[in-house]
Amino acid sequence: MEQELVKSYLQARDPSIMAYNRTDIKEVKVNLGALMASNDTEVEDQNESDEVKCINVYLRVRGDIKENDLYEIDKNSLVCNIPEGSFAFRNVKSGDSMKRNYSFTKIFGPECDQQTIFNYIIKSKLLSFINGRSSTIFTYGASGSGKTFTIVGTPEEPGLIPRALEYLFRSVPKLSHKPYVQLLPNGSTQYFSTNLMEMHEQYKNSIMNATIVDEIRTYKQMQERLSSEPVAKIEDDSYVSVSVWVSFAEIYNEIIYDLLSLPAVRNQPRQRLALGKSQGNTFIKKLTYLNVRNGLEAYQILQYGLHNLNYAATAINSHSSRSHCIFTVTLVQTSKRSDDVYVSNFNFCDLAGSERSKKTMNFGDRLKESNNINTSLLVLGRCMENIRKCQQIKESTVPIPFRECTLPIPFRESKLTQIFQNALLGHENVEMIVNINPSRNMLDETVHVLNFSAIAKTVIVKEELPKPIKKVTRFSILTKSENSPRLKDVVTNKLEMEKLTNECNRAKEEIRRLQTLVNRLNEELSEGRTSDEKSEEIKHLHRAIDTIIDERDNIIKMYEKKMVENENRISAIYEESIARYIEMHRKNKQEAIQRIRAEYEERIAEMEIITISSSDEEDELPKKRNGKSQKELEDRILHYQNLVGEMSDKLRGLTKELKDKEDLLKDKEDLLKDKEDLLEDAKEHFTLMELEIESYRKKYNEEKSEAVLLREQIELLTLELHKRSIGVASEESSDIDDNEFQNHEQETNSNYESSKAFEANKIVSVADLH
Ligand SMILES: Nc1ncnc2c1ncn2[C@@H]1O[C@H](COP(=O)(O)OP(=O)(O)OP(=O)(O)O)[C@@H](O)[C@H]1O
Repeated sequence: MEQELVKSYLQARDPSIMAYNRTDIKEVKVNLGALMASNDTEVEDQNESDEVKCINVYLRVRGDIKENDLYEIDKNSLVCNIPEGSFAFRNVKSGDSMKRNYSFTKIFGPECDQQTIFNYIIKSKLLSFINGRSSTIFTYGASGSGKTFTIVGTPEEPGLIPRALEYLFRSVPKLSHKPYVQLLPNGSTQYFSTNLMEMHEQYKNSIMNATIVDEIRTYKQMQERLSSEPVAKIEDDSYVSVSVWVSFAEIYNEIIYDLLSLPAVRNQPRQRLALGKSQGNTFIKKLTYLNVRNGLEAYQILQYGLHNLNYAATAINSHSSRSHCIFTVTLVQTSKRSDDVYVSNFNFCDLAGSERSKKTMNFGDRLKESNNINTSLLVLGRCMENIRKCQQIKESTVPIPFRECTLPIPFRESKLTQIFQNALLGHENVEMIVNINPSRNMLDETVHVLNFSAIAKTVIVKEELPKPIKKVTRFSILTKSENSPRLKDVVTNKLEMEKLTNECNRAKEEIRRLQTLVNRLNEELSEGRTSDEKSEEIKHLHRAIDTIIDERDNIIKMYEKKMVENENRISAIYEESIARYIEMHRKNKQEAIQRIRAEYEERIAEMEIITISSSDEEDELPKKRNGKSQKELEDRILHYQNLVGEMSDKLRGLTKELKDKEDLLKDKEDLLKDKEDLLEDAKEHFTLMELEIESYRKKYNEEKSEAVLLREQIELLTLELHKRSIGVASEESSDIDDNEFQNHEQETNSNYESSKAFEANKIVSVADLH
């Protein structure tokens, strides 16, 4: 198709309808036609190179609209035929033909399906994400243009998020059942204790229980559909613990809400979340981050959040999302060797649709929403425009730090731009999918959207190499600063205890298996198998259960030993650290005081010597006065005056020095206070650990009683079996003596009684232990 490049001196307009009729744009006009046509070739962003890389902007044309006579697609360019009397181009005269040419990184025409888009845009970014790099995907477009369809999709045609989740979980190595660290909203991490994990799981379960069964079925069908698509498998590294976390936030009327808040909280006015700053990054304070172990969990959480979103019917879209929503998948990778933590985010940001109030026929609340949506999109456009201008002024080929921008960038004017400030400045990978609805009545909105995309495409980005963060809890600082091998022992012990728990769980599983066997045997017994076979099987079962019970006893003993060791170590470390700090502080203080005192005394002594010598000389004055000239006397007085001056200077110096030393002492005292706080924190941490140990102890006791019950059951079963086998035998052979039978029964009963007594003793002795 031949395309005509029309020179145009149109100002790139703000994408929003709010910008209509605004004539006060004073910047120098640029040749937008040239700017838009400048990138005809396909950008192979997949390869990393040193070349200047701009934001990848993709165009997707809504596929289910038949009416499509205004746009022509030629490779990566879209030619827009502007009809006469168009509102967006009011200067087009009757009879004139007007074409606009917009170029994109890639255009996905109406025939493109969800899989093609996912494969082209997301797949390579997911691999970078697994390598620790963050990405942000925006969908931008007018209301009803297919943004949500692209990003979330439908059960039949899953969008980018479900596909990305499924891909991620099929790619990453086996996820840790219990993450090593917990992700905090500011992007840092803390040690994920069992208590914290239990609270977290409770919260997550209440969210997942709220999902409809249909959604689970839908996901499974979708998973089946996606399972045929190939994925890149990441090699398993046993020294890296991997966990995946998701969050879902909504910006509605410039207020941030957590879409993963619990239903009980939802009935009250929703909690408004504030923004915070940490190490130059803006984050949403108190936003819920949930740990997910598979695609289904993540999908259920996504659906839960979508139910909480603000939707409303407008004249353009019967189910229009009235807010910007941000679904974030975070990958936390902890190196077990170095304690380094790598955190990467994949943000899916579905922007609310830009719209004209006149066309959407909004009023009241809808109009207010509409204004807020348009304002934030307008700010997004302005930020991008100024960032690009700054980059041009600096002739920069890399992102520039915010403080070096010479033009004001209005990040603070909207929550959306504040949150994505770092990404927009080019420090992270940013992709933008521009959605358009090709129908004629959407032309004005579409032209604004296309103009916006021309600005976005020029912002330079450079993916920065992932930097590890250290675990930043005060506890880990203490562990490091103390360099105490004993503290490390405690942590190692804790891991060992977890290993023991796993072994116990395995034993529990074995008991369950045996129980099933016992049940089966019981059934077979009633069906009438020979007594020999049955008793052989029961003996076998007995042996297996004895072994398991012995194993469990050993584990419990080992566990109890470790627990006692741990408790002793914790209290010893705590007391030792406190004593060490107090002693160190006392010694420092004493040394400092002694030093000051010595210096002070030395100076005083010096001054006394000077004073004595000067007063001696003064005593001799009258005697000598007669023989000396007036001049000599005056010199001497001057000399003494200088001496006194020097002495007062020295005194002043000493006083200052004393003050400095006092300040130093004060600083040291503050430092000590800090260390004491730190120890207090550690103490809290240890208390938590003690609580955990207590809960372990409870669990083991429960399991133990369960095993004893099971044993009793088996004993009963044996007894029953004996009874039956004897019954069968007496029927088969009539020469068995009645007395003999009674003796046998008595013997069996007494065996049973003694084994019961033995078990009872065992329980008592275990109870004594605690
Ligand atoms: N490529 C497509 N193929 C089939 N149907 C589509 C496509 N794109 C969008 N649709 C349908 O168009 C309707 C509107 O799409 P969607 O809700 O995704 O728009 P939106 O841009 O998110 O709108 P808003 O900003 O108002 O929320 C939906 O019913 C969706 O299923």
